[in-house]
Amino acid sequence: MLVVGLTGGIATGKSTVSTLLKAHGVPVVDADVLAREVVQPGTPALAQITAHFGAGVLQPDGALDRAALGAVVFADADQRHVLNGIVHPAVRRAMFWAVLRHWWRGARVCVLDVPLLIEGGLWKFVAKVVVVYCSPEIQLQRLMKRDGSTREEASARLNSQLPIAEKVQYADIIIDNSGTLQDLEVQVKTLVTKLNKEAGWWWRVSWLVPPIGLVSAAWTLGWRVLRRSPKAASRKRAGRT
Ligand SMILES: CC(C)(COP(=O)(O)OP(=O)(O)OC[C@H]1O[C@@H](n2cnc3c(N)ncnc32)[C@H](O)[C@@H]1O)[C@@H](O)C(=O)NCCC(=O)NCCS
Ligand SMILES: Nc1ncnc2c1ncn2[C@@H]1O[C@H](COP(=O)(O)OP(=O)(O)OP(=O)(O)O)[C@@H](O)[C@H]1O
Repeated sequence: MLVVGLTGGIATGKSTVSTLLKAHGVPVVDADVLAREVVQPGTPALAQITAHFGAGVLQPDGALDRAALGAVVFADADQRHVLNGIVHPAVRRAMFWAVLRHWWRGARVCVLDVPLLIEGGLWKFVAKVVVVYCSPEIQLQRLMKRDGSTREEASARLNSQLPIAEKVQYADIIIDNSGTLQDLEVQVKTLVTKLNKEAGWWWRVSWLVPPIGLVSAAWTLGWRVLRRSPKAASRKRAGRT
């Protein structure tokens, strides 16, 4: 299975690309979705968040008040570092099992949609890095429009990640999302064809790995059983005496 890392800056269009990829039948593991799941009420991560940031980041029903916590961590790098230390290990564990499930179902390609793919070092562990790009100004405009945030709030979020100009330096493939959604659809269709083609040979070979592993394990076990069987032992003793 070809594991591909998808990243970009905030509001460059990662989620839009992920939606298009899924529409083409490509499984996507979305780190943002997992980051929401691991802080649901009753989770260890939410307990740690509450212990550190206080009950002020909780809604009356006990769920995380994302806007309240976001206001704290996007204004303070140290506090964001603490939050990342709580949430990211849980997200990585969940991501591992999600990828394993897709591999077990025989997926040829699996895309990891991870906003902090570069910052968190995960880019070293994927076969391909795809960066969704648009200019910082377009990024800012789209974020303000989508979230209804002020320019200051949107800038604070943008500044919490590597500049998009730096992220593209890690890219094997760049999706330029400066144009229309129709332009984006064409680029994603081309990307899907490219990834499926590249995964083709590897997907066939990778399926040999489990049978080879099983055969070698069975051979080893069988040999051990044969060697210790009474018949084999008596033959061995006869040969020795
Ligand atoms: C602070 C939180 C509660 C704000 O939630 P909110 O719903 O307002 O934003 P959301 O989670 O949708 O994130 C929107 C975008 O902000 C960016 N972002 C989120 N967290 C971070 C972070 N710690 N550092 C840099 N960028 C971040 C990502 O690009 C993300 O796609 C939330 O972002 C969070 O829990 N962040 C910590 C976990 C994390 O790092 N998530 C990123 C993916 S692993
Ligand atoms: N080509 C485009 N033209 C116009 N609007 C777009 C385009 N691509 C994405 N958008 C819009 O820009 C906003 C940000 O896109 P999206 O949510 O996919 O970005 P993202 O990188 O996933 O953001 P985040 O990092 O916050 O998860 C959304 O409202 C989306 O509908």
